[in-house]
Amino acid sequence: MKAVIIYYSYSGNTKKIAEMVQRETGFRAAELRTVVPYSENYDVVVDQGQDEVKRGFMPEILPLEVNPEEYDTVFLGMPVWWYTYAPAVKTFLAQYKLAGKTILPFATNGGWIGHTAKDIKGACPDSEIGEILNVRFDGARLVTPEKRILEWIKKV
Ligand SMILES: Cc1cc2nc3c(=O)[nH]c(=O)nc-3n(C[C@H](O)[C@H](O)[C@H](O)COP(=O)(O)O)c2cc1C
Repeated sequence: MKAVIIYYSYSGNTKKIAEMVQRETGFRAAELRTVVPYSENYDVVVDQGQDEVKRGFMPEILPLEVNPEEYDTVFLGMPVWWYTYAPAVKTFLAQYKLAGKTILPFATNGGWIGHTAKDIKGACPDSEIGEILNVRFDGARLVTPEKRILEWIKKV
């Protein structure tokens, strides 16, 4: 499989998991970044995120260091924002053609993954979507056992 790891991370949790996937698989990883950075104030971002998710807003993202369209499989890492994937991931899915590819999603969250998996399927009707890995954090502390994550990586 020719795979790449693409992820967005506001506060570093998803980045940790993306690095774990990278370590275990050896695949290249690239971070999605917004052109306009979000505030460093978490509470401001929680409110802004709610508004953006509600409006279906897609923030502009910086060009990626890799072209995911050249790979057949994309590990896609995202934080859950208001029960779905963060807006930067919405932009990514709209901007890149992932039809015919396999997407292996992993979503970090504080315990409420909501409709993230369903939303990915809805946004990528022509992609094969693997079983989503639900990774729970309490703040910056990983709650989901590391073993569970390693098992998912090996299985997909
Ligand atoms: C704007 C915003 C909305 C969030 N909404 C949810 C949510 O709906 N459900 C949940 O379990 N956690 C929610 N969280 C917590 C994050 O999903 C969680 O901390 C995640 O691991 C952050 O990943 P990151 O460090 O890669 O940005 C939210 C966080 C932010 C900033």
